Amino acid sequence: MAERLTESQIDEALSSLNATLAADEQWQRDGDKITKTFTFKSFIRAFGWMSQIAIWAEKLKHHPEWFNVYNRVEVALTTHDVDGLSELDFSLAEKMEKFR
Ligand SMILES: C[C@H](O)[C@H](O)[C@H]1CNC2=NC(N)=NC(=O)C2=N1
Repeated sequence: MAERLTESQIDEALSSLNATLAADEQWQRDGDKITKTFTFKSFIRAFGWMSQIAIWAEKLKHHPEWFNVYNRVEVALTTHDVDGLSELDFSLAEKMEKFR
C-alpha cells in the first residue's frame, strides 16, 4: 500500500516534478492534492491524452480526479487510501508530463 508522504517529502517531490517545467506550467500544492490545468490544441488532443493516461492509471492502480472542457483538463492528484499525498501522485504526474 502507498505511504503518506511527510511535508518535507512533499516539498522535495514537488520541486523535483516542477524542476524542468516553465513557470506557467508548474504543479501547485492544494492541501492533500497536487493540481495542474493542461491545455491542448483541441478537444481530440485533450481526450487522446486522457486515454493514454487512463491506461497508465490502471497500470499504476492510481486514478486522477480530472475535469475536461473542450481543450482543457483540470487535474487533481491525491491518494484517498492514505488521506494525503503519496509517491503514486508524483509518479502519475510524471506520466502526465511525459505524454503531454
Ligand atoms: C484497491 C485499489 O488499488 C485502490 O482502491 C486504489 C485505486 N485507485 C486510487 N486512486 C487514487 N487516486 N487514490 C487511491 O487511494 C486509490 N486507491
